[in-house]
Amino acid sequence: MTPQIAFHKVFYRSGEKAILKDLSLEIFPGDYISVVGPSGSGKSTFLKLCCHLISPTEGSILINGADVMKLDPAELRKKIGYCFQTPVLFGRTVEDNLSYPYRIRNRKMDGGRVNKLFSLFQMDPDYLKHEIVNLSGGEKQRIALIRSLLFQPEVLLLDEATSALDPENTLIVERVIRTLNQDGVTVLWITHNPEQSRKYAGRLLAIENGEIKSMEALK
Ligand SMILES: Nc1ncnc2c1ncn2[C@@H]1O[C@H](COP(=O)(O)OP(=O)(O)OP(=O)(O)O)[C@@H](O)[C@H]1O
Repeated sequence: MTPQIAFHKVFYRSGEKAILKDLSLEIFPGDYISVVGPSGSGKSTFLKLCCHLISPTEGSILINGADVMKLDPAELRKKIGYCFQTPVLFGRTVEDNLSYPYRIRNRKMDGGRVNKLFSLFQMDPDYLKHEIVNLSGGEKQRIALIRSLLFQPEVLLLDEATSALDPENTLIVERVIRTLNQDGVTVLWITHNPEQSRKYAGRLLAIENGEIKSMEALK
């Protein structure tokens, strides 16, 4: 099987500093990988490379066998959803944020899809009218998650996606992500929570000092 994402001897440097060193690994469709490691070890940088928000300074990254450097960024964005550690929401309302991805594709917001996602996360569709300035950190995280799922990505990259959520909403999000994974979505999830990292994941990737420390099979 062709890996969905393959890293071959990837380095990422900023000036003199090597932030990621000699990463080689393969991720297959339907994988669920928890990414763990100390603060500053390079986990977010790894996810940013996976969706080509940044380019490797050495080595190659292949997506479904094609060099990421040659892929159309717009096509890649459709395939790979990414939720940042600190949700980036813009405009005035939640609707501004959820209609924008449609607007840039010259499409009308798909109300059915949006409502389905609200219901998955057990949120009231009335949230569409809420103002961003009034949202809690946890609400912002869930809106950012919903936005990353609008176009049914093949791969979902989550950077501490439940860090601002209470235990109840953390469980809801964990279950939604597990269901998506069972439906075939590949999940890479950075978490500092040891219990969460082992709950549903099939593999545990530990990054330390910019290097792969281990890749442990959990199932
Ligand atoms: N573009 C950049 N230029 C310079 N340094 C950078 C750049 N990007 C990341 N770094 C540094 O590289 C290191 C790894 O950062 P990264 O955000 O990937 O770590 P992390 O493991 O996700 O950390 P955390 O768990 O705290 O979120 C940090 O020391 C960070 O300051």
